[in-house]
Amino acid sequence: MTINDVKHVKLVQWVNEIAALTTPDAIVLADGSAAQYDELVNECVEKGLCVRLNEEKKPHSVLFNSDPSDVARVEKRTFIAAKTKDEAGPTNNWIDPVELKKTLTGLYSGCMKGRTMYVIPFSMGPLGSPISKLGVEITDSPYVVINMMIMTRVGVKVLDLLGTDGYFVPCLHSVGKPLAAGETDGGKWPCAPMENKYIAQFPETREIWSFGSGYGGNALLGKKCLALRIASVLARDEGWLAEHMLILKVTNPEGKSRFVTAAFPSACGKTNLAMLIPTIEGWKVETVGDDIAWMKYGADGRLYAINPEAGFFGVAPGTSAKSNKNALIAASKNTIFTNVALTADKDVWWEGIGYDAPGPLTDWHGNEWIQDKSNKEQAPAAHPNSRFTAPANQCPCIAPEWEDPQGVPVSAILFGGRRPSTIPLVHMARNWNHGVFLGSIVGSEVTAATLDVKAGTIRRDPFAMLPFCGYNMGDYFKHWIEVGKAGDADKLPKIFYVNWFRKTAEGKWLWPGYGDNSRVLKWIFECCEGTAKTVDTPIGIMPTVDAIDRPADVSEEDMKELLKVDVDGWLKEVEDIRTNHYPKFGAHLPAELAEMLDTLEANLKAAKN
Ligand SMILES: Nc1nc2c(ncn2[C@@H]2O[C@H](COP(=O)(O)OP(=O)(O)OP(=O)(O)O)[C@@H](O)[C@H]2O)c(=O)[nH]1
Ligand SMILES: O=C([O-])CC(=O)C(=O)O
Ligand SMILES: [Mn+2]
Repeated sequence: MTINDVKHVKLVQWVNEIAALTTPDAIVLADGSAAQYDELVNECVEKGLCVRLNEEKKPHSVLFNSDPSDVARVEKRTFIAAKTKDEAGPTNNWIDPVELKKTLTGLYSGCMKGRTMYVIPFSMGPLGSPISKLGVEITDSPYVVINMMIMTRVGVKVLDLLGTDGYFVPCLHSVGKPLAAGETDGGKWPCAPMENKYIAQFPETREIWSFGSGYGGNALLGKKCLALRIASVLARDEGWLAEHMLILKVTNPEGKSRFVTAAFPSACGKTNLAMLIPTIEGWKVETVGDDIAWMKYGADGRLYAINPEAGFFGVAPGTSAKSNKNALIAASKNTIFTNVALTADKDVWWEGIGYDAPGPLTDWHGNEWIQDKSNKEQAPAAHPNSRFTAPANQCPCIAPEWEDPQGVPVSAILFGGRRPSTIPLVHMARNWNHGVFLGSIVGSEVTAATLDVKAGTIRRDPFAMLPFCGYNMGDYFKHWIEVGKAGDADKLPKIFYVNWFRKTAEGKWLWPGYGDNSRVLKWIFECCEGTAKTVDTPIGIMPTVDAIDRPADVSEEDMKELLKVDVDGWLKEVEDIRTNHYPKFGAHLPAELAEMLDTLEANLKAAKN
């Protein structure tokens, strides 16, 4: 099937309009076939844009190195172009949509010269699921096409669902680097300079216009742009939730299963928790999704979640046989690597892969790199935000329900982030609104997953949605409260706040994390069953010190520290929320949350006296 066979009137019109604006040399339909995937990969290999990996070690896999300026999402260049600044809210960058469209139309003009324009029909969610949404991405990047083929369901089947007039979200993308006659990329990753990069969402018209970046969430428009920024607006209007959450299935030794979702900011452990191998006897964890969850009420009044994606775009560094064996197996074939290091025999390597570099490497810049363990300052061989794009069905612990069009019923929702102090290992909200309060105050150390905020500093990242909420975050809090009201209190998921990232005064991890997080999942499971050992505290409901099975390498004293209510630390937290965080939302802040903050402060003060 070619672009000329497309029967959808509006799609054909839109493709023609964009082609007239961007003037590509050719237009190709992404039909979703394995043959087309291979053809595109071959082209990229021939043009020197990627390296084919060792067929025995990493079958059917390639490695791309991006431009050093184009290695992560760029939040300063990400815009919510709502009609008014107030609708975009205090946490989003805003430009008037009319003005932004004018600027971008100028940039798009002739921007695909010398390139092929690809038209990618895709489905976020299982094909035909009542929760799924269809989109079409136009892009001039073959890298985007092959990544979208792994991350979403692409091609002719989507066109069949669209028919002649079905609804799709139009997603326009260009790397923003037209080629003059005879010019080539010369093996270099094409992108535009920072000041010309725009990741633009138009929430009223549900459109996405992305220009100048080829990387991750900036360019694979089904992911953060559609499945979170645009979907959060749809979810608000239609009464459901579009969230930056993993979905996992946990089964106890008696064979009873429950589903859990968890929102942690970028590079804070979603993929790892979703694929965890429990260190406690008889427990099992399986994966439904590792990054995004869409949740809607089912006919039985429970919240059901689907994973709108079909692959994993996972952080490579730190992924080892010890920390996340399942991710390594998922990415052992048919995988696209970006910005990791290359070994002499064309395998991949990264910091924290679990073994030393096997001889000299080619680092992500394309330079020779020889490991020097005596040099703590040595620049890494793999970029800290280097990633693997791997099909979800290659994950050995993928849950059988992962493509169920109805989704899976959610028992527990977790919030968390990187907090070296104050926040205990786990606590449970007293009720839904208290859980919304906990989501609204999440803070985390910034990671390498975003380019323009200094890594390591703590910032508030409500619901791990700070870079992904498509409208006013204060209204988003309100929406969460409304969703709770629409449900039946005893059918709603219980809400928890977890923190795997507590450190000692010497900067060592207080909690081993990874597989040992199953011990916390067990307590959460027991809370859902009503059998957990709990204690009421000023901040919420917590495990008694003996309620959580203690790992061998955690002392009783450390456990007490992990489960302590740090009254003074929390009072500082309250102060920061009261003076720096909540005032940003002005009249958009729900009264329920302001009350929760007062109650928390009163509880803490009472505990102090
Ligand atoms: N100390 C500690 N580190 C962890 C834990 N879980 C994950 N990490 C590290 O955190 C980093 C990011 O983990 P991921 O699971 O890829 O994070 P993510 O939330 O899926 O990230 P995005 O894909 O950016 O949304 C990796 O370097 C992990 O090794 C944990 O329980 N403890
Ligand atoms: O969107 C991306 O580039 C990667 C990702 O999952 C995140 O940053 O949360
Ligand atoms: Mn993510």
